Amino acid sequence: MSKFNHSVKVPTQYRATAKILRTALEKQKSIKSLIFEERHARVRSLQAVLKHYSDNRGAVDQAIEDTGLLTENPNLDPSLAKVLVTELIFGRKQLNGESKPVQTVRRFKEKLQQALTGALTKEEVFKPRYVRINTNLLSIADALEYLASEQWRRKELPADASYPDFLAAIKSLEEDEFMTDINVASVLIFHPKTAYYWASQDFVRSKKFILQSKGTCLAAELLDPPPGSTVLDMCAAPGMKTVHLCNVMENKGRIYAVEQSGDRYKTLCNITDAAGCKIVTPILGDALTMDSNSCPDVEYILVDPSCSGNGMQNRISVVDEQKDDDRLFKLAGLQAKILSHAMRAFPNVKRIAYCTCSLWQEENEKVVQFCLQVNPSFKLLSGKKALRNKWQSVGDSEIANIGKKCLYCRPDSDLTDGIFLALFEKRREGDED
Ligand SMILES: C[S@@+](CC[C@H](N)C(=O)[O-])C[C@H]1O[C@@H](n2cnc3c(N)ncnc32)[C@H](O)[C@@H]1O
Repeated sequence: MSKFNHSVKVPTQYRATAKILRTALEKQKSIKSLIFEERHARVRSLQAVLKHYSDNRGAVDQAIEDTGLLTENPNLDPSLAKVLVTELIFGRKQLNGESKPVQTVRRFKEKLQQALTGALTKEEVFKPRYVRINTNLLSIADALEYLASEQWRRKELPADASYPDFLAAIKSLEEDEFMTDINVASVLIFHPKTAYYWASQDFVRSKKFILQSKGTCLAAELLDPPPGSTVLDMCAAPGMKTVHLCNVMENKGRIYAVEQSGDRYKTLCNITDAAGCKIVTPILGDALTMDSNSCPDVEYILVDPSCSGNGMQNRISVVDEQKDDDRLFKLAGLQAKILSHAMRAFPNVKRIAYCTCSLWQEENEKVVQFCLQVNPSFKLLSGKKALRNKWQSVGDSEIANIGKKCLYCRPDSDLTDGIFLALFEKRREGDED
């Protein structure tokens, strides 16, 4: 007689997660849209397991094969097995209930752990939790005082610490420690294990703290519009960089924040409002139709257009993302069009920052190269210099006069999302490179 009680059902959250994974794998569909369609109440827990699977897919699949979990248990659904193994090894590290699949996977726990020892998992890349202080609502000094009162220990580096010293210090952060960022003063860095804590923390809810990956904070830092200036944020929603620009400008001056999607425009309005931005004028429209009549006196422009997004670390993907040349060609065309428009339509512009969350040259150095060729009145500034040389990853040096001046944030080496940044300045008469 079987020792399993077959009437014990697999908990709904495991079944719902396995269903999403099965559909994503069979139909090569996006997990994000499948989760969106799923009406299961515990979407967050579904998301967490699928994210762990997406990060450790190779290792989980290999461990299932090496341990014979499916061959020895032919009735076990493969997608459910992946979900249960992921939850047991990478997720909550325990499984609910006494259903047969749950008991089977539990029985294999030791073998699975052995098979996974030494396997290269993506989660081994140290992913700190970055928390940015929204200085519209809370000063840096008050934020540090608050953290001390909450028993967080500040880890400080000597003033002459190099960028490699800084990265090494992040990697050895204790779970109750934090550091301030070497490039962006309002960015705080916490241990990866605090990510769930910060997701629902009070100051995050009230927008005094903003959860924003460090790489995406470099755009406003590089553009550096002074308080009182006039800024155009050409592709603004959801508004993370708009809020940061507002902080850099000490909430003084004016920011035209343009967004063409109606839904995303509403989000932009809500976020900038909740974040205490007093100088943002949101505009629902196409950035390509903006000019010095609709947005007068623009001096600084941020161009953060739609891109392939392949640098984003929080993407949940269970199918190998191939380079799609046709899509990149179309995206690069739009990116170049928007950046070129920024260079042409605003006579008072002084500096422009361009950024993408892509690691493909087609959307990055190539767009920069094209726009400089057709807009010779602009020159490229050294991003590394703008960060006081406290940076390492730059663009492709083969692209002469361009690559080395552009910045990359590379997840493995810079411990943040994959981001590309370029900073342009309008030439003054007689200006050399
Ligand atoms: C990468 S996101 C911007 C993220 C935003 N800067 C932030 O930090 O939160 C790109 C945004 O640009 C918008 N967009 C794309 N093309 C546009 C255009 N021609 N005019 C205005 N908005 C555009 C997209 O709808 C999308 O919301």
